[in-house]
Amino acid sequence: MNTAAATTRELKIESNQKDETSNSTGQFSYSEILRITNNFERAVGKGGFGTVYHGYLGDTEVAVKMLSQSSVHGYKEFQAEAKTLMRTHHKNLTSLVGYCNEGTNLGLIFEYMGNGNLEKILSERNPNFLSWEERLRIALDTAQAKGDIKNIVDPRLQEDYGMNSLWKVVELAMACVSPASTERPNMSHVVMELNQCLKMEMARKNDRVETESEDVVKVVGHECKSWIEGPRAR
Ligand SMILES: Nc1ncnc2c1ncn2[C@@H]1O[C@H](COP(=O)(O)OP(=O)(O)OP(=O)(O)O)[C@@H](O)[C@H]1O
Repeated sequence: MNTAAATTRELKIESNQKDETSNSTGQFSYSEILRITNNFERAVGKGGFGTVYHGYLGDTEVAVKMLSQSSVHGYKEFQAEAKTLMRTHHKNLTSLVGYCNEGTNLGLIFEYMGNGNLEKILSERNPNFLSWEERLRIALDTAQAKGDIKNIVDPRLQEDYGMNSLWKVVELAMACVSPASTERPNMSHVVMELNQCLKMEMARKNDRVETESEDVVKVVGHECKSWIEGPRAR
């Protein structure tokens, strides 16, 4: 991809956060990027787009991702990432603070994540840093923020079930494994939720008899009762 040629196109994104050092659209000049990063003094990482630098926007710590000429991704992907981030706001996703689009200098400015690289946090060197429940919850939250559960669901399930009922089951399952027993739903709530899921599926497929499915829920409910209500009873 010819990055220089591509830079003649406009990067039309709007910033979700204004700062006194930027204009109203969150666009920063290259000289402002130099000031923010203190002339790219401290690199904090390297990704497919290029190097990421630490910086300060006023008193706020930021990470500045610069598109390098030798980037394995190109301008289009860089623009796509910017556009996605402008639309996506979630506590588990870094916020885009602004951007630079000046000549061949393309950069994105993010809020700074002080805890470092997620890959390292999830690696075997830090086996106890995040529990599996925390990891699953982050994966779910992130998928939810992007409105896309498909990336984290076994593809074999996706053919048989609707995304709405899948979400419901996943959220219910997460509630059922809450560490505190008081946060777990009681059995009647579980049965009610599962019933709704089945009704959603029946409405979707329109090929099952409602009473049969309610019977299934009763059997499942009976078998799960002691398992789920056990901790509450103790
Ligand atoms: N907002 C941030 N705050 C702190 N460090 C960051 C931030 N964004 C990136 N980094 C650091 O820079 C590294 C590279 O990040 P980057 O997002 O460019 O690459 P990636 O997501 O690993 O890969 P790709 O660019 O292919 O998507 C990260 O591993 C992390 O160490």
